[in-house]
Amino acid sequence: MESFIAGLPKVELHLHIEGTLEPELTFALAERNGISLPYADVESLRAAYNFSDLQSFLDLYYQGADVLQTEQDFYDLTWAYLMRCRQDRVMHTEIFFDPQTHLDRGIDFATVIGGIHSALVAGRKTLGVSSCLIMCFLRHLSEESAFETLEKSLPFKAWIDGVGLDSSEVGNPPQKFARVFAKACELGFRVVAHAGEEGPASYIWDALDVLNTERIDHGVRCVDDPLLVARLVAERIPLTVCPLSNLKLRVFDSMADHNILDLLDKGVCVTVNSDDPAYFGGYMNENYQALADSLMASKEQIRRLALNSVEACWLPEKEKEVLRNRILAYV
Ligand code: HPA
Ligand SMILES: [Zn+2]
Repeated sequence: MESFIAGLPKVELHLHIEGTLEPELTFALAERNGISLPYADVESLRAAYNFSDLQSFLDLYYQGADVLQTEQDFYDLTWAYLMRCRQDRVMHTEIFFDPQTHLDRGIDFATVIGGIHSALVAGRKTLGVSSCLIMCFLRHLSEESAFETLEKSLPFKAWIDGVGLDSSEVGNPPQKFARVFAKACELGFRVVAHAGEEGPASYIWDALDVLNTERIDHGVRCVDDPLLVARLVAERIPLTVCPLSNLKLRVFDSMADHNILDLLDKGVCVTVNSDDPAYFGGYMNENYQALADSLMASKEQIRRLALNSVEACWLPEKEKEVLRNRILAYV
């Protein structure tokens, strides 16, 4: 099974580029930028990756981003992730970035997106990994801050495929950003949002009906509402599920309790993704492998999950067809 998963062509749809910052790169960038870290070494930083919930992770994740200062830093971060894509046979990836995390530290929008975009272009050309870029608004910040960020992104609009919503979910419902998302839609951005990770099923309804999202990031709490599950099935609304993330942030007590295969068998368009792989202990192959190890996922279930990601991605239909055929032909 391990070699089947390793060789399977894959698509990733839920990946925060800041969440790919490995402790080794954190230390290298800290040294390059003359920043001192509150950890003695790589091992003690990695040892701190012990989370009780989403917020305990976010506190460390935002602190970790401090070492990202220059365009080259953002390039190196993105490039390291794309090398991992090639290693894991990820053919296409749709990545999130969090501009507010950097703007609030005095880093220009151009610095952040310049580095990420250049690496994505190089990844396409030299690694054969295609990509889309999704700008996320931090939901713990204000509507006003989100509007300012949207405004700052406009000179770079050609490099951004969509907008998303992440950070602390509970207490920050989709409604808070209804007007920003309406504006983003009007400007031609595609729309996704994190919902139903820690927050209730009602946030998933609201992401769909108030924000007009075409996919839901996480969405695993949909099972609390059978009517919602029926809608997800009927409309083939994709969920970008992140198994190792859910385990690390204690959304499920154990991987054996994860509901992704139940949702798959009910006909929901569930997909497998790594979220913040440097913090959660695994990239794409490890996320698929966890389903094989703990949920006894079969090769055909793994293949269906990979095909769902092709269906849910934003590539043109012709390129989807090529990927779909490669996955179907793979043995
Ligand atoms: O899984 C997540 N949920 C919410 N915000 C995030 N920011 C990075 N990862 C996540
Ligand atoms: Zn996420």
